[in-house]
Amino acid sequence: MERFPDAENQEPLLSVTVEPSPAETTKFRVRNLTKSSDAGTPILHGVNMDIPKGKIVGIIGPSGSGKSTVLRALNRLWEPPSGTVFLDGRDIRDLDVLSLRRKVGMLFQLPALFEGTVADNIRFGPQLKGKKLSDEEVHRLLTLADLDASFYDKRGSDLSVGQAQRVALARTLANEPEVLLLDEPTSALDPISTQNVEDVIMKLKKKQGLTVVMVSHSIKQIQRIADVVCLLVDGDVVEVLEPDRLSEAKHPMALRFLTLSS
Ligand SMILES: Nc1ncnc2c1ncn2[C@@H]1O[C@H](COP(=O)(O)OP(=O)(O)OP(=O)(O)O)[C@@H](O)[C@H]1O
Repeated sequence: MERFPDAENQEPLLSVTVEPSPAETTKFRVRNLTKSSDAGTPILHGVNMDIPKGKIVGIIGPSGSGKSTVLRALNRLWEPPSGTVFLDGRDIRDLDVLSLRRKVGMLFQLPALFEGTVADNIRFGPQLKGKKLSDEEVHRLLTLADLDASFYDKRGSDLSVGQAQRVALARTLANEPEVLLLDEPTSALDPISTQNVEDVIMKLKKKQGLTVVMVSHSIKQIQRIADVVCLLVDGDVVEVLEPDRLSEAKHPMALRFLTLSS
């Protein structure tokens, strides 16, 4: 009988290092994203950014530097030029805009709840797809957003801003997003509500592998929760740093902003 060599003990003929493709580790890729106002004033000057899957990316920078504009491009609240924003390797301009917005949920500074109860709000998104969430599913989402069962029947108009923000979060999570875009989601909240929202965001990242992009004016907040920080100055990403190494920023305006903000 012919004997074959034991494959496990063979030296490899050719050693190949397999690098993961960018699509496997990068959720969003932004390349040369530009925008000008209707009057022709440049707002974004060719922004480049990689948003790693399952991480929290903080975007900070001076007022008017373009933070919200970048964030809003990621779910096409304005239309970025083709070939500039990619989700899982696909140009977002080639995706159906409604399914993009289900995958990429967004929370704003002030929550805007619809008429009706908290449960009605949470059921809204899935209902648009013809799916009726069960009571158990609504309660699971309430728990996820750190709201107890008593909120189920409450009316949106009876809630504090902090509670309403967590309902808005639960409503967004009902769409089972893969990415959460947060535009200063705690700037209208007191420190306790802020901590509650931060805790929920970190829990979602840890337990569900959610990718989060968060614009914040609070450097301390970004240092508490972000894995990586992008510093935007005058429509450009001028630094990408780990949150505990912000003092290593070299760009003069970024450094000035960080010094004055801390
Ligand atoms: N649709 C628009 N038309 C004209 N100008 C715009 C438009 N959207 C944004 N801008 C301008 O672009 C610049 C960047 O705005 P943006 O809101 O993205 O900045 P920001 O960094 O988020 O600011 P802030 O920290 O104050 O919220 C600002 O000068 C703003 O006035």
